[in-house]
Amino acid sequence: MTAGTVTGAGTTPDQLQVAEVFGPTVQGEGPSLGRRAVFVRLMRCNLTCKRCDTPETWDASRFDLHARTTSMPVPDLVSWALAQPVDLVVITGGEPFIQQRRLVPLVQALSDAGRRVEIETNGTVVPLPELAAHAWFNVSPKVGVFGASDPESKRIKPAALRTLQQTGRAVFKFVITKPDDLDDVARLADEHGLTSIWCMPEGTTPADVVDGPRAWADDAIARGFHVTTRLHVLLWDDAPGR
Ligand SMILES: Nc1nc2[nH]cc(C(=O)O)c2c(=O)[nH]1
Ligand code: SF4
Ligand SMILES: [Mg+2]
Repeated sequence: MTAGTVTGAGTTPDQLQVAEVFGPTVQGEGPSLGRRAVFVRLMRCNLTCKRCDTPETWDASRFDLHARTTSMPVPDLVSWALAQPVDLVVITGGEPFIQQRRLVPLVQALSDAGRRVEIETNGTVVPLPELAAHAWFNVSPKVGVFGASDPESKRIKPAALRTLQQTGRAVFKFVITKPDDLDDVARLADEHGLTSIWCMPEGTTPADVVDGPRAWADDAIARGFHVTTRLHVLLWDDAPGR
């Protein structure tokens, strides 16, 4: 199923603004790397990263967001995900937490059915307790040149980071553009008590994804951080729907 139709109706409380649903594929990033998964990508973001790889979910200056939005009832999303023969459902964006109240029934239904639900988030929004009880969080605060288009006060929200850490269900997955970014990662981990740190290359080509970590992986390991690649980029060059 591809979410690409123009919807005339306004979004009602039980509908989510969806950019695309896809899979089965594999989770390409983080602690579940390589696991079979399906994806729900949501529209909108509260940050404006210039190097974002999914600007079509939020950048109205470059994309017709209305045309790219499908308002999908939560029960339809639940039915679609449960019809897929995979244990893992990844909710990403954009920034999924912008719609977190409407995510609760989706996450709850999938979790009740035995699925593992991972939410990819930029870590700027405090999660609702109902989400924290059922989902796992891959939290990517933006640092260095990657985060440069938004002020730190907008990108780094201590209460959100603290609450996510306290759920015991969050890893913190930082996009590394330059080796120096590890200093920012270490500072944030220290300031906010983040315990499970993952470093991931920036890049939408296999060459970027391989060359980047060659410059910083040893340093990351020495600092006690985990390293993840972007497997879907290595396999499929960041093709849409993978
Ligand atoms: N295969 C695959 N894994 C992913 N993990 C996080 C993704 C994302 O776009 O947030 C992503 C994605 O777009 N594709
Ligand atoms: S937070 Fe993520 S989705 Fe939002 S602009 Fe930055 S990279 Fe893109
Ligand atoms: Mg992606």
